[in-house]
Amino acid sequence: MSRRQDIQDIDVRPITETEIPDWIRALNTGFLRPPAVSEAEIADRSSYLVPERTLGAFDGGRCVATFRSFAQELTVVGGGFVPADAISNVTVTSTHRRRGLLTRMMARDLAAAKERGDVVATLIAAEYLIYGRYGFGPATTATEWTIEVPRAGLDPRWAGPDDGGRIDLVDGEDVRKIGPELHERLRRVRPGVVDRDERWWQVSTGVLTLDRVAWTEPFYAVYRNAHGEAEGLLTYTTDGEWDDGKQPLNTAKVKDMIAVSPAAERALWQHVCSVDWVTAVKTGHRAPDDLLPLLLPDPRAARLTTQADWLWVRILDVVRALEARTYAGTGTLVLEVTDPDGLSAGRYRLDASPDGASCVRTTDAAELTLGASELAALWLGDESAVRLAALGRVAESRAGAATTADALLRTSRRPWCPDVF
Ligand SMILES: CC(=O)SCCNC(=O)CCNC(=O)[C@H](O)C(C)(C)COP(=O)(O)OP(=O)(O)OC[C@H]1O[C@@H](n2cnc3c(N)ncnc32)[C@H](O)[C@@H]1OP(=O)(O)O
Repeated sequence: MSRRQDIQDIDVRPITETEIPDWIRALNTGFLRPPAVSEAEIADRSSYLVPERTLGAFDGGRCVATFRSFAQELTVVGGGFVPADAISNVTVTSTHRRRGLLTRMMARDLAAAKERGDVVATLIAAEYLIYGRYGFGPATTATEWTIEVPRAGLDPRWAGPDDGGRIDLVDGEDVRKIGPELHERLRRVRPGVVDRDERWWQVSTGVLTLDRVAWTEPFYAVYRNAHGEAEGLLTYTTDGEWDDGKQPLNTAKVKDMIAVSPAAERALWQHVCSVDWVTAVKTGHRAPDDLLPLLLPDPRAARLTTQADWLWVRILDVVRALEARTYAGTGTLVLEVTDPDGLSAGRYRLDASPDGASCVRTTDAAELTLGASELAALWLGDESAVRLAALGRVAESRAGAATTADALLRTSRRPWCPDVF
């Protein structure tokens, strides 16, 4: 019997409540964390796991693979939300790898998501090569800079914003009041942002501490505009480093920075770069076109330390995905979407204009042929169809169709997903 046939005897199914501890052990094993399972972790995970969307694979009663999904809202271009099937906690124990268990769990979850009416599925990929085969494409990019503050050319006399706004340091309790509303405003404007629940704010302010994540109380800085309205929140820690010559060498690590106005964004970056003793700032994952490097008099002081794919999207409903977003230009494009899994395959005509868009199935001649994965990479505007055509990953049957796609789909600012899930 081949290993693939042999694996068919393994039961892939939603877990029961009593199986949660065994499922957590398998999850920790797959993520190379100590496989011990504490009562605190069982209580915490039990509080949010949705058993019917939490899959396990069981071999002789032992959990050997994990997978879960949950309801999420993803912001599209123009600020609308689409319902997403957010996938997380994907592991297959090393003894059972490469025998099709992930493929079985994924097929089951995506079919259920499509049936439920989710427009897309989303995930943050551990490795680039895993998810393209399931029709996911990289839809946002995460960028991190390390700023060498003394070289940035910032005015050392800076003492706060000069636009009538102000910056205050606040504590976690304030953040739990201000943060959710600010984030709600952010996700109404920024494509790629996903919703945050109350637990997110509890974990990020230390109300809920997790065994697997060391907690250090961070600094929280809030920017308020001239009318006293909060428009930005910056969360950072520092490491207390000094050199042998008694020179301060602290690195500030930004854990989260959300801003709903450019003034707030500029002021908060300036703030963290102006803290005495801080000589380096690690920015955390930002949009690739963040204001930051150009905000510095010497942008070269911001060294690029990470530039990688971040949020991956799998389009489940092409019509609703393309109609949910807005378009700055006017045009028509006939797309032939290939999808071996059959979830989104078909020919679609997109008629887009700044007044709205319609997308319908069509028998018109295809102008651009592309896979589900490529469509996902183009959908939020982060990737270029012309570039994918040059790579041979989309095919034009009308000369210039890729240029039309770029004119319609690309955006002046790039999408960004600040969260990991
Ligand atoms: C959203 C998230 O949670 S991201 C976290 C993902 N998890 C991890 O990275 C933890 C460590 N890795 C694992 O647990 C497993 O190796 C997984 C989950 C990545 C893959 O599970 P498997 O059951 O081995 O995958 P499965 O056998 O279904 O593989 C399907 C195909 O993907 C390929 N594949 C699977 N993982 C990888 C990988 N890491 N790199 C390249 N190819 C891969 C397989 O070779 C196979 O290809 P084929 O169909 O051409 O033969």
